[in-house]
Amino acid sequence: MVTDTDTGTDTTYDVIIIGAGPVGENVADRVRQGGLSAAVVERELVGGECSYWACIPTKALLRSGAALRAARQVPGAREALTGSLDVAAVLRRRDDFASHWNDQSQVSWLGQAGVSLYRGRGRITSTRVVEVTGGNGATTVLNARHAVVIATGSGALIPDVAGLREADPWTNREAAAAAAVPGRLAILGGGAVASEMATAFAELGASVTMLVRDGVLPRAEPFAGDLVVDSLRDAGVSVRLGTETTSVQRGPDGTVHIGLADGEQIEADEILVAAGRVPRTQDIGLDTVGLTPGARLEVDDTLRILAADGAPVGGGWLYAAGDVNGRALLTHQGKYQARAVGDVIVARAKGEPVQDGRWGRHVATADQRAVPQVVFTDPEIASVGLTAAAAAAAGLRIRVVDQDLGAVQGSTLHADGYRGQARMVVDEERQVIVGFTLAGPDVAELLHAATIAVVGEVPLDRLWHAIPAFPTISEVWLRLLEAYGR
Ligand SMILES: Cc1cc2nc3c(=O)[nH]c(=O)nc-3n(C[C@H](O)[C@H](O)[C@H](O)COP(=O)(O)OP(=O)(O)OC[C@H]3O[C@@H](n4cnc5c(N)ncnc54)[C@H](O)[C@@H]3O)c2cc1C
Ligand SMILES: NC(=O)c1ccc[n+]([C@@H]2O[C@H](COP(=O)([O-])OP(=O)(O)OC[C@H]3O[C@@H](n4cnc5c(N)ncnc54)[C@H](O)[C@@H]3O)[C@@H](O)[C@H]2O)c1
Repeated sequence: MVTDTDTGTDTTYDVIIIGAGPVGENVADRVRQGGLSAAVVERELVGGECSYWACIPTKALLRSGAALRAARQVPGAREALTGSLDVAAVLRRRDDFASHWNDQSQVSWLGQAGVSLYRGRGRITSTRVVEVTGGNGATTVLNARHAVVIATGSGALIPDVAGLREADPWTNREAAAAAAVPGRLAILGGGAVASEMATAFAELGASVTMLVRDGVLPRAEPFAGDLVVDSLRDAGVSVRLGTETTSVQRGPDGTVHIGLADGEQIEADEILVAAGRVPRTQDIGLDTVGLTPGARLEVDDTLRILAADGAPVGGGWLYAAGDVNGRALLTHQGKYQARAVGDVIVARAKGEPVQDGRWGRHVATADQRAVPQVVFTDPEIASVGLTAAAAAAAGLRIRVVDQDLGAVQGSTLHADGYRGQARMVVDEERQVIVGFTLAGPDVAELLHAATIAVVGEVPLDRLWHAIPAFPTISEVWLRLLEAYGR
């Protein structure tokens, strides 16, 4: 059922979810599968940031360049190339993947799942009550029998740099949905968004300058950022490391003037802000339940929101899943939380046992130390679990094993001049892998084996019996185990 808000309607559901991004949609689906009724409230497009302005369109922007690079690295295929990227075709393919910013197919999916959709802004007004304000200002009051789930996601953080906000900067939204490629693009930040968008826009023909204060991919293993910086520079990107941006101003002709701490001035046609995210909790009625608007929502492992005293808010009817709780800002991790939260709400509603022990059905244990991520730069950076630095900081007695990925026979066949690196971080006490990073062309699909090893806590002496096929890049596993020693 799709419902535009209308005045005076008073409607009751078992569960109400605010936000129909990938996380909200999946909570609703899970709750329905458990036999409860569910309504979602969405103020923009069903599918959220990921479908229209983040994961999907950005990966579509990156894919054509990656395919071209791959062909260039294989003699025989290289000779078949007759030109450079067709920018218009790349943008058209991106438009298709973003469903032309129309959410009809996702709305139909919700309908098939038996979930009611209310279009408008959702706001908690009291215990288990959500008010929806539609585009025409009309309101509908929704009552939840069991739970309300906040899945409102995150928005771009605009740092406090003089003039930046007034200069009308690009965020991920304008970059992901760009109708044309700017001649000169400055990018503020060095994380995943900055690195991926520098890769994409350089490939699409922009002259890109990255203004990086805290390092490129600073939370990854150091070799990952180093390899990405090298390849961005090879692609013509100006990567300015250790750079503090102090002022931004857009001139009357549209040119953006950027001031740096060392006094240098840079000009660009657009500036993309890629400096992290803020939770969308400003105007969702947190004050009505004793929480602070704008704050990140602290949750327990079953995703119930916790009050300042550490107890679940209001006895436990209010949950938060996905970006809004800040545990792991990734779609797959948010959807994992959605499955846990949907199932635990059903269990609690039916009085069934809650499995909230480590790795239980109703908890998001993997959020803590087993989060997989692929950054689609050149080279791709695929990682899971802890870096060596994070593992050491957590007090683990570790051994780090490194392997040149380019020396593996599968890699040499895959591409001439294959350049990459792999690292395995072993917890010496338990003889299990707690972190794994691969940096190299086309390593994304190799990651899941490492995720299984980390989550399954597979002992190293058993991993010896997991033989990678010859001649694949996966043989890096054998090389790492050999280096570790039996
Ligand atoms: C450029 C970029 C690229 C990314 N690429 C990847 C990637 O490749 N892989 C990956 O795993 N992750 C990626 N991410 C992260 C990913 O986009 C997020 O983790 C994911 O979108 C979080 O999903 P969510 O449902 O929690 O929030 P969102 O996707 O933000 O959805 C929240 C929804 O809630 C709605 N909403 C908010 N407030 C209200 C309200 N008051 N009332 C009603 N509705 C409301 C919003 O309109 C939105 O539709 C990327 C992020 C960015 C910025
Ligand atoms: N492929 C993927 O999985 C993917 C791709 C893009 C984004 N994401 C997710 O989306 C989230 C947001 O990504 P992001 O890159 O915006 O955030 P981020 O937190 O990963 O990186 C932001 C960077 O900006 C820097 N920064 C902050 N303020 C600054 C300032 N004033 N000047 C200069 N630098 C500043 C920070 O030090 C940080 O390194 C991340 O959690 C990321 O995991 C995932």
